[in-house]
Amino acid sequence: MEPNHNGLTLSRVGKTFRAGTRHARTALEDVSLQLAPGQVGVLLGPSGCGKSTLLRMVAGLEEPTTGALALNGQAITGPGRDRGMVFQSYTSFPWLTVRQNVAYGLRITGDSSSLREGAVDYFIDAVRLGDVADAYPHELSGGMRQRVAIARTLANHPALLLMDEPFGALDPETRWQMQSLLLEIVRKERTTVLLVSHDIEEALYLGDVVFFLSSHPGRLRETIRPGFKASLGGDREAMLEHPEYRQLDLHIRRMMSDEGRCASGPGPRKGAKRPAGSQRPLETEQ
Ligand SMILES: Nc1ncnc2c1ncn2[C@@H]1O[C@H](COP(=O)(O)OP(=O)(O)OP(=O)(O)O)[C@@H](O)[C@H]1O
Repeated sequence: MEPNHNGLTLSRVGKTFRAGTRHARTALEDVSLQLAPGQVGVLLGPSGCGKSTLLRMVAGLEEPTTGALALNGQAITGPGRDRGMVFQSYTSFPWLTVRQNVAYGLRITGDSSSLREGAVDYFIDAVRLGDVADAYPHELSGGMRQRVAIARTLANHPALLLMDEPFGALDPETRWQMQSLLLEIVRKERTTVLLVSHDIEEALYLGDVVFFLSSHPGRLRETIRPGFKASLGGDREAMLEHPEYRQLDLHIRRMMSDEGRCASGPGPRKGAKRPAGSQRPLETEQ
């Protein structure tokens, strides 16, 4: 894969926990991928395939055993302000109001107070929390608290927004609202996003590109670029009825169940065959 100085590049990344011991466990092997600026990438795959480990390496919280990661041409060697992370659990400060939570990150970056006030209001409005700006997190619903976390992270203008199952703890209705809102904001802000998901509908709704990982060890099995994104935008119902969506949904379900079988038998093979029944070739990078 040609190195790309824009966006996120992973080159032959591998991760072995407790390397060099007899308890060594290879979670990820030979993962190469690229995510262009302004795109939403989704890491999808069966449980334990290494999605969170990969995201943590991009965040700089975990070191790769092999290979290299770079963001906009800069090697990732640890955590940095160019990356913001939103977790599944709500990570707002309970002793600060919504407004103070969103302002917190900006205080650290030292923006001037007028710029800061403007940015805080802008992001509170973007996540539609204007009415509760002076409330404390315990007074808010789960979806609202997750919106505080997103606003706080976005207010720092990260080059890359990392999200580990950010809506996994929410009820379906709130999750759909949050997904639409996220799409709206990242399109407007042109934020690059890498998001971990278990959910095929979420992956295809949010992802400009979906990286499907196989398990034991995690490898990039397929890169899927849903072709309907450009024409449908954020129209979920139109997506659910779109023939390509249905085809991709079925294809991914088959890969998931194939991986489930692999997990209980010998490990998945490199270059494993496309599951029978997949109607047309899908764009792949491996
Ligand atoms: N700190 C660690 N020490 C040892 N093994 C680990 C560690 N973190 C993760 N692993 C192992 O690495 C593999 C990948 O874990 P990871 O959490 O990245 O998978 P995942 O795809 O995010 O799983 P899930 O979808 O269930 O959240 C698993 O086998 C896990 O047990």
